[in-house]
Amino acid sequence: MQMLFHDAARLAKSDAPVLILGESGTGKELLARAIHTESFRHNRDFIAVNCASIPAELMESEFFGHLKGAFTGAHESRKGLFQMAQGGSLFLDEIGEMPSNLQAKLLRALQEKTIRPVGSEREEPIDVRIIAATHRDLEKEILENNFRSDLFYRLETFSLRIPPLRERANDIEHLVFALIEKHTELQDKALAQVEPEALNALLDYSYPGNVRELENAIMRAVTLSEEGILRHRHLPERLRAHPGPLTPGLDPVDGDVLPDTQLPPSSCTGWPSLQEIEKRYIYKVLEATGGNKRRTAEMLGIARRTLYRRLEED
Ligand SMILES: Nc1ncnc2c1ncn2[C@@H]1O[C@H](COP(=O)(O)OP(=O)(O)OP(=O)(O)O)[C@@H](O)[C@H]1O
Repeated sequence: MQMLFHDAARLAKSDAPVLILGESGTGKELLARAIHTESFRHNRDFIAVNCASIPAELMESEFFGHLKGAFTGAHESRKGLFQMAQGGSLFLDEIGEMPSNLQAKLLRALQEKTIRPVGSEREEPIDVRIIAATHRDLEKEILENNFRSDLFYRLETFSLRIPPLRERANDIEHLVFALIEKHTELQDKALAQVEPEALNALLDYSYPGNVRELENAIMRAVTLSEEGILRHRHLPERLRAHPGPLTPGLDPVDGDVLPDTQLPPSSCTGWPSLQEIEKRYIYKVLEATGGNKRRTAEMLGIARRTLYRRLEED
C-alpha cells in the first residue's frame, strides 16, 4: 500500500490518464479523489460517474452533451460530463461496462483532446483528466471482445492496483481504529472501549466486500454500542462467526491464571503454559486500554512490534 501511495502521489502530479484496478469496495473512488486533490486541477471539479448506471442509448449524450433537436426529446441543448469537468478530472467508474462504440469515442477524446456533442458538426476542445476504474480483468475482457485493446493500452500505462483487504491484513487494524473514530465523531458518540473479542472478530474476518464492508460493520457497531463499549454482539452476524485468534475458553476478561477446565490443556499437566498466561495478560491490558495497541505496549513495557508479534503467535 505504501508503494501504491508513493506511485499515486507521483501520478497525481502528471496529467496522464490513470486506470485504477481493484475489487469492489477497495477504495478506488477514494484514491481517484486523492489523485485529483493532489493534482494541479484540485481547484476545479472532480466529476464521478458510474458507467454501469447509464443506459447504453443515453451514454453518448451523457458524456459529450447534445444540441437542441439532436434526437426526439432533446428540447434543449445540454452539456455532457466532459464539458462539466472542463479543467478538472472525470472519474469513470466501472469503465469495463462501457459499450464498445463509446470506448472508441473516449479513446478519440483522449488522443485528440476534442469531443463532438450529439447533433453537432463541430469538435469542441476539452481539457479534462480521465481517471478510470474497474473491478474487471480488462485483459480477459479484451480476449472476449468486450473491451478495446487500443483504449486499454492508452489507459493502462499508468495503472494502479489496490489489493483486496484480505491481502493486507496489517491495514485492517489501522482502518478499524480510523473508521471507529470517523463514525463515533459522525454519530457524536463517546467510545471508551472495544471489547477484545470484537476487535479480534474484526481483525480475523476476510472482508469479501473489502473496506466498504468493514466500514458498514463499524458504522453499525458504533450505532448499537452502549455505555461507551463496542461489543462483539454489536457486529454483523457473519463477522461474529469469526471469533478471531481468541479460542473459546481463553477469556481475557478473566484474570484468573489458574488452570481453567475450559482451556484446552497446553501440556499433559492441564496447566496453561506461561505463553498462554502472558497472552491472557496482554488481552487484559488490551481491554483496559480499549484496544489501543500503542498504550498497551507502553503499559506492558514492550515495543509495539513485540506486541504485534505476541498477538500473532498462536
Ligand atoms: N483507505 C481507506 N480509508 C478509509 N476509508 C476507506 C478506505 N478505502 C475505502 N474506504 C471507504 O470504503 C468505502 C468504499 O470505497 P470506494 O467507494 O472508494 O470503493 P470502490 O473501490 O470505488 O468501490 P466500487 O468499485 O464498488 O465503486 C467508502 O466509504 C470509502 O470511504
